[in-house]
Order: sequence, then structure tokens, then C-alpha cells
Amino acid sequence: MIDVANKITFFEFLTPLIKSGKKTITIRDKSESHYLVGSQVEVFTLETDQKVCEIEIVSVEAIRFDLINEFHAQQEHLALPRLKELIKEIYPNTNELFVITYKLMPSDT
Ligand SMILES: CC(=O)Nc1cc[nH]c(=O)n1
Repeated sequence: MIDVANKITFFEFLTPLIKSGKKTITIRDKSESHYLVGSQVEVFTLETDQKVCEIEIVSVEAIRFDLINEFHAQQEHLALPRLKELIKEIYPNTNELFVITYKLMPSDT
């Protein structure tokens, strides 16, 4: 059984960006800000619960929605307006968010 501290889900359409190393952050709400720096976390698709890869948590930092900027967009490999739209769709009622920075772990396959 995988503990919540060692599992994270992403929308399937984002997973190629993670696996290729192009997306190096994720912005989550407080309920998903529990990841420990240095821990290794397994990445699964939200829709089908398929394992995608493993990441190591580099940092977890609080941020307000209105402070999401071009640098975050580059790290998400998304255009800034699309990133802000996506985050608003997922978390419509909060301004209190967390930037989780991670690095891709080498895979066995
Ligand atoms: C499943 C899910 O919430 N996925 C998210 C949320 C925020 N950012 C992201 O990259 N993925």
C-alpha cells in the first residue's frame, strides 16, 4: 500500500511533461502540501491510477494565487494564462497555494 506522503496524482495530459523532465513544479492547495523535502514520491495518473515515474521533492513553498508568475509558468511548461486558468479550475476557492518543486528520478525501464 502506498502512503499519501509517497504518492501524487497528475492529470494524464500533464504526465508526458513530467516524464520528459520539462515540468519541474506543481502548484497544489494546503491538502496536498504535506510532501517532505528529500522524499521520493510515486507519480500516478489521476484518471486511471497508472504509475508514471518517481520524483524527489526538492522544496515546498507557500504562494498566493496572484503571485504566480512567468517563472512558474516556465517551470510548469505552460503559458502563464493557461497555468492560472488551470489552477483556478482546480482550486476555485483559495488564494493559499504551495509550489512543490521536484526532480525526476531515473527510471529502471
Ligand atoms: C490531479 C491534480 O490536481 N493535478 C494537478 C494539480 C495542480 N497542478 C498539477 O500539475 N497537477
